Amino acid sequence: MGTVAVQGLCKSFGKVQALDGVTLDVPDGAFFVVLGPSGAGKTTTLRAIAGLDKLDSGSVHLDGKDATGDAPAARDLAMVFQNYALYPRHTVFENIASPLRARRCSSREIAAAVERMSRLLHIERLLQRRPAQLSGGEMQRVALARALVRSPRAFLMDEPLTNLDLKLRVEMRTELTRIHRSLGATFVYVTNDQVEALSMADQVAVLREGKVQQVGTPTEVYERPANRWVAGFVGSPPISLLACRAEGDRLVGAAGWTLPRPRWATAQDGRALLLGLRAEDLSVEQRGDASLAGELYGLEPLGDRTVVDVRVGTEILKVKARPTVVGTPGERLRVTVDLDRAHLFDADTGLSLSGAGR
Ligand SMILES: Nc1ncnc2c1ncn2[C@@H]1O[C@H](COP(=O)(O)OP(=O)(O)OP(=O)(O)O)[C@@H](O)[C@H]1O
Repeated sequence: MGTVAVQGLCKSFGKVQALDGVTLDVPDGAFFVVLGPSGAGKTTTLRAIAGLDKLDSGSVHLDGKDATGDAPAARDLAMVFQNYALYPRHTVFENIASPLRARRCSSREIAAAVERMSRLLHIERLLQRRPAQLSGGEMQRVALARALVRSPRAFLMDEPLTNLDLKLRVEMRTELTRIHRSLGATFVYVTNDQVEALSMADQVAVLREGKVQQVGTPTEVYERPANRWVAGFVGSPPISLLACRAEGDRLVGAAGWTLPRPRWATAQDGRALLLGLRAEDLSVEQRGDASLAGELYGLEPLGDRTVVDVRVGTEILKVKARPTVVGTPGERLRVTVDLDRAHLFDADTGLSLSGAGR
């Protein structure tokens, strides 16, 4: 068993309210990612689960038992940090073995466990080296092996891939997913990288200013963001948000455009709205009836695709286009909109108005 449940966590540091009523339910064996920008309270949440900081209020339950007052060592959790904190004088073997030595395991048990972990992380060749003789990615694997070598109730990981270059990060994302599957253990993983979150998680909790904005599968969080902030934080390039109102069977933009009102858009006439359009649901090719007139503002070639910035009134739409697209800034063009995939938010509350019928 490895369930982690936190309820109403509050923690302030002086005037800063780092956690403001955080409630999360992590099922046994989940790869649970806490996603949020810098300062959102992610590390503070992990430290609260680990018992490293005293809370102002709230509770932590591990495997259904109240562990709020338990000392960190009594919680049986393993924490992996951004900095690897390996013992520089020890070999890789000894580094990985250290948590087991502390538990007084036999030499035979230690050798078997280190062998298993080093095979899992593909570091068998490195066991006799010292940390100074390793690359950053290898050090990260050794640090992970050292955390994973024992079988705690759950693993708490604080942005463990941050220090790696992009290629290694991508590799390690796949590795971590594979390791999680083969161990079947509970991972609570903190990151500010939405690609990491979407690619690895079973469940994502999106955190902002100490408050949980939404919890769901990566698809739910991407396809049905609970509010405009989640819609803007998850997705690259970011979703475009256009100010508008519903009027009868039309959506009328503050910039003067009109679009047919989608069937699912049940907002009251006249209410201030934001129409959310993701780059992949827009096209600079003529495809359907729903389109917006604008002018080309800029092109961002990304290799496999080009992001076209189109100015509509004073607002910029980001459109995903083929890498071969060309154009000159100022050129007039039309952007085709897939309204069945659009999002609608209340401009005042920010909450999603895209009902289940979308
Ligand atoms: N020991 C501390 N003393 C004072 N303020 C703190 C302390 N720890 C955290 N904070 C503040 O609490 C807020 C949440 O911090 P936290 O480290 O949990 O954010 P985070 O989401 O993990 O950010 P990052 O991605 O940058 O690590 C921030 O405003 C931070 O400055």
